[in-house]
Amino acid sequence: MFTLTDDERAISDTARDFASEYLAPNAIEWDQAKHFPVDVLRKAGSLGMGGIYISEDVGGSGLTRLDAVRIFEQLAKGCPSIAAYVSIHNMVTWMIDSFGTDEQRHQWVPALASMENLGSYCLTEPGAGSDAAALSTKAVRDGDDYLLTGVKQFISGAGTSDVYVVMARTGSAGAKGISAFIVPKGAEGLSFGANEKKMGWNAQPTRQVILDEVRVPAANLLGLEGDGFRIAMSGLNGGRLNIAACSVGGGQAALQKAVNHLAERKAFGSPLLDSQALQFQLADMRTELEAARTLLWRAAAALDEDANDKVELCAMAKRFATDTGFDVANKALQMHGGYGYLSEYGLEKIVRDLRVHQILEGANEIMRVVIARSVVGTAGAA
Ligand SMILES: CC(C)(COP(=O)(O)OP(=O)(O)OC[C@H]1O[C@@H](n2cnc3c(N)ncnc32)[C@H](O)[C@@H]1OP(=O)(O)O)[C@@H](O)C(=O)NCCC(=O)NCCSC(=O)C1=CCCCC1
Repeated sequence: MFTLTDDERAISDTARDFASEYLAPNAIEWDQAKHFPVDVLRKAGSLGMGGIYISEDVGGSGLTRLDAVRIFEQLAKGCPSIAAYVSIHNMVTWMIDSFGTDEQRHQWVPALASMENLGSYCLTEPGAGSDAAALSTKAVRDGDDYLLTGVKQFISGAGTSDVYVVMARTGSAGAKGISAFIVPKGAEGLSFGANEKKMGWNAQPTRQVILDEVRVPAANLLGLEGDGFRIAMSGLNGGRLNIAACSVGGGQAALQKAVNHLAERKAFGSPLLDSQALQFQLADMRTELEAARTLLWRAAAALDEDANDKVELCAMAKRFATDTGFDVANKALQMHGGYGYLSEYGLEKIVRDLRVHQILEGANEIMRVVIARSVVGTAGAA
């Protein structure tokens, strides 16, 4: 797991080169202009990054979760906001590839894998965030169709994306009454809220998705009625890992910026990098990032192997890596003094982008709920 093969190294290097050529030089400008660079996403798609762990028969790259987290770490070094959107897109594509019928897979996945079409994940609602199973968007059967009505909140890519996987209630209260639907952008009754003004993640739009009796054919039901919560949560296991990888990548980029700055900046007669107090902080930052990466790879391997403890490992990796990435980036900003507060140095953008990773795809408090359930479940064991 820790020694990469030549092929694994080449995959990671492709992502690194893409990030340094297409993302890093533009990241600050996209953040300030709130620009969603669809052309650059298509370029990522042409390199196989729209369907990283997607089956090859429908245009995916057929790689592993371990490959994926290495890719997302590299992408985030260039721009955490774009890397995170690519992660969400992969999550949506994987849900259709994994739970769709052969017909659905061939209809929807190839254009998503190439990123000719973009995808959005629609679970959260204004009144249902952490308690996702409390969602109230309804899907009512009407002949050969379903009519979907409700509001989805904080939806990345909304308004621009072509394909929306929407979780809606077809049955009783709770997780078992939820189903998943594929909703295309042009569907009648589908509209979008204003682009939210956010602290970070400004290189991707976040809007409400508003469904007013949106008619979709029953053929767009993903899995069976009642499978939707399990499908949504299964998608999130991988999403949580990818977001964790984006935090490690962002933290690593911030650490490198700090080292470079401290080497150049002189105070009290010598470069700041000579200060042992600062060196010790750098050592801790490096150690914590390495620990986060190691846990992340461990969790990715568990997901690849479909191991029994994959859910809690994904939660642990997400909790630890997103807290670590933010903490490292914040310390790197502090090491830049006043310059860290200026946009042109790129530090404050990394800090703003990484902050939300502690909140979304399951707030870190929810990750603790998931981990605690497995710890408590072992009571009485030797
Ligand atoms: C864990 C939780 C807090 C509580 O679940 P309950 O107790 O209601 O449900 P419970 O009894 O735990 O479970 C029901 C079924 O579901 C399966 N399953 C659960 N987790 C998972 C899992 N991780 N993997 C597979 N199956 C899972 C469970 O086994 C059960 O199935 P079964 O009945 O046994 O057949 C859950 O609600 C959660 O997690 N919230 C965070 C939501 C949350 O993470 N949003 C994020 C929204 S997306 C987002 O934030 C984005 C932001 C930016 C853009 C992208 C998206």
